[in-house]
Amino acid sequence: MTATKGLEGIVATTSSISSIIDGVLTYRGINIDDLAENATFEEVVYLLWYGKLPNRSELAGLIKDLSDNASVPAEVLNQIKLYPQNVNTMAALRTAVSSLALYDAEAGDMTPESNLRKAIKLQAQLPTLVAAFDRIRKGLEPIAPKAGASLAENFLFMLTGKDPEKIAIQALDKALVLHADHELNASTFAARVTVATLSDIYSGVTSAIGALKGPLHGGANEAVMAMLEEIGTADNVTSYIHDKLENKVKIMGFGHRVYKNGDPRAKHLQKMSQELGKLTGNMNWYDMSIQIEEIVTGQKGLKPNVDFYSASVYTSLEIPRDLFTPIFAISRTSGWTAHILEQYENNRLIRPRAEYTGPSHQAYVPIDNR
Ligand SMILES: CC(=O)SCCNC(=O)CCNC(=O)[C@H](O)C(C)(C)COP(=O)(O)OP(=O)(O)OC[C@H]1O[C@@H](n2cnc3c(N)ncnc32)[C@H](O)[C@@H]1OP(=O)(O)O
Ligand SMILES: O=C([O-])CC(=O)C(=O)O
Repeated sequence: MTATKGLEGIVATTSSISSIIDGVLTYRGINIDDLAENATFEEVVYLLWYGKLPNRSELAGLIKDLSDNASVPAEVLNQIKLYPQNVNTMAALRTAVSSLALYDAEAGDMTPESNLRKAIKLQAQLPTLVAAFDRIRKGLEPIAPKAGASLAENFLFMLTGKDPEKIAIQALDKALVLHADHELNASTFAARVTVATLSDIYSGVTSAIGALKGPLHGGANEAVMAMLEEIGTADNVTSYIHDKLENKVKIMGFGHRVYKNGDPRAKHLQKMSQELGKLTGNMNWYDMSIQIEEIVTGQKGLKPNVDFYSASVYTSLEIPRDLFTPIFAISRTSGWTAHILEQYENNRLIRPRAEYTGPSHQAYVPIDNR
């Protein structure tokens, strides 16, 4: 038995949800470029869960379902009020999502109908949790979700209490479309491993949030912004990046396990970053990002991934840096839950093997002789 480090190239399951073939990403066979240009996030959620694009009444039904389920139990909001000051936002989200299960009477119901209902609740309630957490830590009261609004509009509304600009809603909506699913990425794999024991959907999404948090995965978007802020201005970029590369420090937002010729989502986020920079009159983050890309791609051949330009996009939308990864989680809940439902449909325990590298034939030494 020989292990493959990081399971690189190992095909661990079949799935009909999203594919990456020759560097092209599709959701249910539809090219991500077409979805990014044309679809709303709710259309994508429908596509991922039901395997087809919704017609008008199906879409209206889903928007209503999400809207009707967007409120979170008061007990969970009260718990968030007791979290320590300055906790990590992804740790808070992981805990809050786990708590949701305690107040859902059907949490342990494993019927397909119940699991779909819980997928809707999770998708609807994550934005409410993230916005409530942000307000509570600022000493403000959470804002109740707005009936009938899209998920992107509702999230921005619940963060600020103001009706968001159309351009901000459209930008966030597109970012959500781009982050919704991505084949067997680490957090989706974690979700599938968890539910393949026939554990519940809340456990699967909680596992996934834990996996997304790390800086080698979803946490990279926050790390990109931390880097941009540390560099400060465009004239510091060259020396900063050269220094990091010389010292073999990874540049966040670059490289990918599967894409070696570039992440097809990055160009959409780059364009949005440029447009929003122009609109807000602050091109600094975009200009720095372009310079970083030139150096990292030029020297290492590494291309930006989905996390790189999303950092400047969210900053232009005045979203706090430590909400970037929670926003990724809001979007990816659609993919996680689609994968969890798919796993339940044709389940088998996921239990690979390890290549043992420890000592062999060791004698047991009684405690008095050690
Ligand atoms: C949504 C997402 O999850 S997208 C990914 C988000 N993560 C990041 O942006 C973090 C930065 N990137 C990385 O750490 C990696 O590129 C990963 C984790 C995304 C992919 O990792 P892997 O496929 O395991 O590649 P691995 O980490 O083994 O890197 C291979 C080589 O490229 C180098 N490399 C990879 N990414 C980077 C980077 N961002 N900056 C500098 N060097 C890098 C490694 O140092 C390594 O070099 P070596 O062979 O000289 O030791
Ligand atoms: O697929 C991966 O390994 C990481 C990624 O880009 C994602 O989850 O969107």
